[in-house]
Amino acid sequence: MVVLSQPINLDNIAQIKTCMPASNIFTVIPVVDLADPNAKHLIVEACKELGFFKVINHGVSMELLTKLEAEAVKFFKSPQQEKEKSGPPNPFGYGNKKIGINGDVGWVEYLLFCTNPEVISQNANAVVPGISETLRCLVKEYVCAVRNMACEVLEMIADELGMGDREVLSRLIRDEKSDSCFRLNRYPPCPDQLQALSGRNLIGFGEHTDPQIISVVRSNNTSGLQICLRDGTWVSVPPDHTSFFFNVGDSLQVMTNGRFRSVKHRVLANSLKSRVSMIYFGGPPLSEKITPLSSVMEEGEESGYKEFTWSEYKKSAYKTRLGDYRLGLFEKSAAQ
Ligand SMILES: C=C1C[C@]23C[C@@]1(O)CC[C@H]2[C@@]12CC[C@H](O)[C@@](C)(C(=O)O1)[C@H]2[C@@H]3C(=O)O
Ligand SMILES: O=C(O)CCC(=O)C(=O)O
Ligand SMILES: [Fe+2]
Repeated sequence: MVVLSQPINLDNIAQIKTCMPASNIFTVIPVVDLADPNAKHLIVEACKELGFFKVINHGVSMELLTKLEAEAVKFFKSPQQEKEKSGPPNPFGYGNKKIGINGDVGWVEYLLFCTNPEVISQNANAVVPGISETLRCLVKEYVCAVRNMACEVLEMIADELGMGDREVLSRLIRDEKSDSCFRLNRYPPCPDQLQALSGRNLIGFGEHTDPQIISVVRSNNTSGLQICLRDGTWVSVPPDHTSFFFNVGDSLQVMTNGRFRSVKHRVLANSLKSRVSMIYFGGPPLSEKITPLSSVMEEGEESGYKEFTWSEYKKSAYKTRLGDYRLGLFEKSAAQ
């Protein structure tokens, strides 16, 4: 349970309430069957139009998903003082309501893990303390399975875009030095009184884009996740605990010179049920240059972005608030 350490402060609630009423229409989210021969075409179309799609027939064992979810719930149900022993997130570890270090808050508690074996072996800060060995092993197994699936999807993208080398994207997240991470989120049910006090939906996780290449989300059967369409409308993603949802991150938007869309998304608190989600963020090695791939560029086409490495982008991103437009600093202005 998330413990409110202080009496509820209405100013704080004002900060985390939604600014725009959410659309109740369940817009159709593209569904990709990984076994379908047309899958790569559908994936690329979805990355261009929405930056978001659902994957079925993925081959990841349902038993693994169920076990990891149960072990995560067990951790989140433990006493608050116990959970705090795994925090604060620095940036890895247990966090409660505070997201990042720049003042963002949400109706959420979470565990953030580094998934880079090299960093884990060299930096004690990258290992989350105070979690069970079972949870640690399940996270490792899950990340390995989901990374393989994400690589398959990135290889389909490379094929469809005619990149020649079909591993040009997947290699980045398979790399020993890949700066990827994994997050377990628990959004507690939001008490009716709190919902009523705020007058609108409380935010579980504020609107943002993910900075990495690709993110893979899996949740229990509780609604809350929303994506933002090109016209600014927010649409709810119908939950499906058997499937994975992929979203394009900022780095992939840059590597395709803006052909793919890094999708803005957020999570609204659910008044009745708690939502448990697990997200793998596939990122490149720190030294990797994030720049449009020559194979996607038309003759004479110029990059819309300044040159930067993932390390430079990450450093800059972590100085921003969730909702900030992080790529703005790296875009070439029209005059340049
Ligand atoms: C407010 C922040 C949290 C975040 C780092 C940041 O300064 C801006 C990006 C945020 C984000 C969003 C996607 C992932 O959940 C995350 C782990 C990431 O890489 O960028 C979070 C960061 C975080 O929670 O520390
Ligand atoms: O919990 C979710 O479904 C999504 C959370 C999210 O977008 C994130 O952690 O970056
Ligand atoms: Fe996200």
